[in-house]
Amino acid sequence: MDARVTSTAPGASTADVLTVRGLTVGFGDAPVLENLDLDVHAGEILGFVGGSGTGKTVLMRAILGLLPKRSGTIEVFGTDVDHVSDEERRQVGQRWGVLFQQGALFSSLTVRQNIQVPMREHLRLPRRLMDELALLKLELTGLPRDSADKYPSELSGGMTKRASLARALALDPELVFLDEPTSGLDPIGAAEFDDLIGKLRDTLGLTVYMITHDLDSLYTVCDRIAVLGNRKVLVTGTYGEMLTYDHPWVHAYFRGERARRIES
Ligand SMILES: Nc1ncnc2c1ncn2[C@@H]1O[C@H](COP(=O)(O)OP(=O)(O)OP(=O)(O)O)[C@@H](O)[C@H]1O
Repeated sequence: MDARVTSTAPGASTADVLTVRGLTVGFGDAPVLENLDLDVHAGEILGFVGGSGTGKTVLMRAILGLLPKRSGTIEVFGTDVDHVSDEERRQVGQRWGVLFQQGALFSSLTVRQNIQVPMREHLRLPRRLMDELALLKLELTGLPRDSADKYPSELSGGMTKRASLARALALDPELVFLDEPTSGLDPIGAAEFDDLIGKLRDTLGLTVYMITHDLDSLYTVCDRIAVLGNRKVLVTGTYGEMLTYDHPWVHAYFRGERARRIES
């Protein structure tokens, strides 16, 4: 396969935009995540992997404040989100964008209206300006202008992902969360989406937190990988570092037959 070399984020600093310490989240007796620590560095693309059901989405939702935690701290942009006013938390939320699994576009709204949902929620802008901004976001994500008036049901899988990404970028976020952005795309569509993520990171200076099962994405576009297992972040490091980490799941995932095909 095309071995695009994993780049280090241009101008990336070592500052962390997200710091999680001692996080425990659960629904019943046994927690899904327990005493979990994680750092996400400014300007990096962090790929998050782990077996099915290990809690990758639960972690993302807890960070976003959509799920309660039992203990631990979450700092975003240096702000402990538990110890701020509602207004300050709203301001933090304005600095991130989210692409949920399956896109989660509102089916009764056009693509333009979907992109404008966060704008309406957080900003007071004249309609014409919002329309112009929506077109700008469409262009950024490589969608044609005429897709603005389409409904989600009229979009292909790849277009749905791009429209969802355009909505995630609506407020010019510094940090974007992507939950399995390439799932359901064919390999060419997935590679194009990876390229897009890399370009947006480079041009907009984004920090990207990406949950994925896609080895190609991890290999080609992620600066660092975090592996979730045993209710914690087991290991973080580059793709190369994953190859030497001694854990059965990590070994099977990164040294398995599929991984060997990617590296060859
Ligand atoms: N709202 C909820 N109530 C109860 N249990 C939940 C809830 N959300 C998630 N879980 C459970 O938490 C565990 C982790 O789920 P999660 O969706 O985070 O896994 P995942 O790692 O993202 O999996 P996949 O890779 O398959 O998407 C699962 O056992 C799931 O059933």
